[in-house]
Amino acid sequence: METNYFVKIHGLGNEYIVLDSRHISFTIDDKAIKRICNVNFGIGSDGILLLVASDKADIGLRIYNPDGSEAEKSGNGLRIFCKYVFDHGIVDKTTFSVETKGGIVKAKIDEVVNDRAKIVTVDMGKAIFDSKLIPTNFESSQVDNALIDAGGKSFTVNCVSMGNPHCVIIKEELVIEEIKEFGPLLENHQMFPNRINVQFAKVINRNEVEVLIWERGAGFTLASGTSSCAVASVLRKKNLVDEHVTIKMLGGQLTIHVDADYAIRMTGEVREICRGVLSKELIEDFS
Ligand SMILES: N[C@@H](CCC[C@H](N)C(=O)O)C(=O)O
Repeated sequence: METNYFVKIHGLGNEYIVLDSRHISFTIDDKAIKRICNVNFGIGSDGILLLVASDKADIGLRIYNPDGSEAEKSGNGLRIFCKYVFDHGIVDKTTFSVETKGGIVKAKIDEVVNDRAKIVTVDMGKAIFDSKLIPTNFESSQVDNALIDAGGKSFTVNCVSMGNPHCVIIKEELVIEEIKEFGPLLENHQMFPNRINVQFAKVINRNEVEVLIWERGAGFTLASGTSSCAVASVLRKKNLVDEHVTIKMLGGQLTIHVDADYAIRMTGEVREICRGVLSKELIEDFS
């Protein structure tokens, strides 16, 4: 593999650049991440996925947001990463495990077209509702229909961790301008010590939910896998949906299965955009 080789892949318009730590000539730090993810001065991306070694799973993954912060988990990121390691022959099986900072997940390549993974399922682990573990600063043991104020407006929030923190707000109508205005205020709200990912969710029926997303460290995105799992688990807990839920986002849809014990399985498509080598000039600018 050529030094500084990258692949850009998207899951429902949620795009990531995948790099292999064994084949890069620079350190993945704040400056490098911000520059590579910048759409004008870099490649442009919703984040970076870095392949690392693991002694606990078949392969390891570090996930970085475009603001330079590190995320514990990413649902689209995981499916994208699984496509990358499968398509490049880094794993030679269709079922394997991936270690993330948010836990070890099991992945399955469900559909392969022309030797490339197209549909991937990931066992995302159990949704965590313990307010301290998410983490939040709420005194109650769970954050269920809690009221918070942001920017002079009151929001009814439900919090859950999928390895990374989420705040689900159930809405009658979804307004893109509203999540763009209040998403950053909720993300950085004092009740969320590690910041938070924000979802506005509109229940269509017991098997379909429409969702808008504001991601921690990335902002407004077209789709998010862990957000989809968070919405499905919160709505299942409220008995507003069945165990199989289709989460419809601006970039496409994911199928989420919520077990009785809130173990979550997520299935969806992943597509490669381009591959290439990071230019020496780009690397000089951040090293
Ligand atoms: N796009 C992701 C979530 C990425 C991480 C998130 N921004 C965080 O900081 O927790 C997904 O598909 O889950």
